[in-house]
Amino acid sequence: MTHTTEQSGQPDARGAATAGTPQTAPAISVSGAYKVFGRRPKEVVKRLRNGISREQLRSQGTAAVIDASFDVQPGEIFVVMGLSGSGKSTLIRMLNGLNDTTDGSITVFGTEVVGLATSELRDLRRDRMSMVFQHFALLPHRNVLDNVAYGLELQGVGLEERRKKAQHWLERVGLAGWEDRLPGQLSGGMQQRVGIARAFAAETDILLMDEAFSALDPLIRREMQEQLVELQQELQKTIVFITHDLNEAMFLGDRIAVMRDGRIVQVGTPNDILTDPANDYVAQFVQDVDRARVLTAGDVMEPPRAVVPGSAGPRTALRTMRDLQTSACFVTTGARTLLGVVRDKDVLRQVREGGTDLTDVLRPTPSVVRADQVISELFELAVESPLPVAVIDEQDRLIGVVPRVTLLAALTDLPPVTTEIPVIEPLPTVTSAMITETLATTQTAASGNAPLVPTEETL
Ligand SMILES: Nc1ncnc2c1ncn2[C@@H]1O[C@H](COP(=O)(O)OP(=O)(O)OP(=O)(O)O)[C@@H](O)[C@H]1O
Repeated sequence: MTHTTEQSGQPDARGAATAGTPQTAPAISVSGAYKVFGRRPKEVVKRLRNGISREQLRSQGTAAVIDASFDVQPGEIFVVMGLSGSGKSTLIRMLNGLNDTTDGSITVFGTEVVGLATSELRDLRRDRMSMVFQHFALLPHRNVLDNVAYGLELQGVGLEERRKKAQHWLERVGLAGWEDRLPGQLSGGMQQRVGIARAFAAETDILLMDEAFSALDPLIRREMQEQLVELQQELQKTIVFITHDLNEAMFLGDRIAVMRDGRIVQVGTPNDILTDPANDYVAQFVQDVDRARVLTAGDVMEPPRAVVPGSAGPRTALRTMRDLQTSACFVTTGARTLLGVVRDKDVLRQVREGGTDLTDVLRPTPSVVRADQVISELFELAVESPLPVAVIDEQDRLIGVVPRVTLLAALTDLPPVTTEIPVIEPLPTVTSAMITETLATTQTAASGNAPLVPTEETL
């Protein structure tokens, strides 16, 4: 478990974006970091360490960030979430030295940031970490193209090359044709696209995004979130994203750090935060979250039960469907690669006609998804077909199924996995007595008696 609690003392906020993946050197490592605004900040840190509360020390200074420890892995979107005043902006600004750190350590690709000279911090911001701000922070008298090229200009890239790169990024964010406009002539959403293009154009490994979408109206905001995820899939930047919006955090974050009153109270995947909140504060936060956009097929899937290998033959398939009281069965190769589905009626007919190759009655699987697809994408599929949605891995192997009832349970606070509840879906279209009789009579037929030829009525 990756989460931390206030009660458990030191946070265990290390770890890769995906559990089980090998650990690489973190892009950013924060250890015991404090930021106190006030006249005697070091003194306040000492007192905080001695157990005196932030509130008690208020007259001596504002403890904006208290004992923060976490790693951000390369290629990860690490979201810092919390209410206004919880310390998010202060923390992100400590990462690139816009705020100095009162105590503790912050390394970026192994280089200690705390204590760096102003000129070194400037180099760090220029070459390693770009920042996207809530209110865009564009240069008002430069046109859009030159705003995007600005970071490259600071890096000393020649005019020709930087304009070419800037043009490329403007196109990527959907602003081709707007090169010569001034920022003031653009809508908020478009200005933020310029900000994002500028950050990507600078080609830094790390992007810091401070409430980057918070000033945008909801539809544009959603669009920007989706575009960021799309770009990130391709570019694999390391992104630290600040937001006070839980749905945004859950949608974007590989992992999320929840801040409260200067402290990080939990670090975990969206699923951890949603299903295993570290305390009441986090639990209250997640109450209203749109679970369908957070939970994935992999989070809620169940072990597939109605499955037979294609080589097993129709009699086995029929028996399996009868025993599980279902009308359909997934068919896989011996290596569990999903081949399709068979239906009870078809297989019954096949057995009666003496057929032996199950793949002759194979139909395409109606709904197939990957484990990382969010469940909001499964509803339409679940409506279109009575079969559970099949979940496959990278090698097209069947790794789970999501029946409708599981999908519905996942939207509530019920535990998302419903294996305890018998899931009878889809319902059989022929009776088990009919199957049993067919198996028995065709068995006899197979052992030498006259074959029983079915009529339409008996099916
Ligand atoms: N320059 C400063 N001088 C004094 N106190 C500050 C300064 N900057 C931030 N603070 C205080 O530090 C605390 C954390 O502020 P911070 O802006 O980091 O929070 P936040 O979570 O980003 O909130 P918001 O979303 O409102 O920006 C607040 O109590 C704030 O008043």
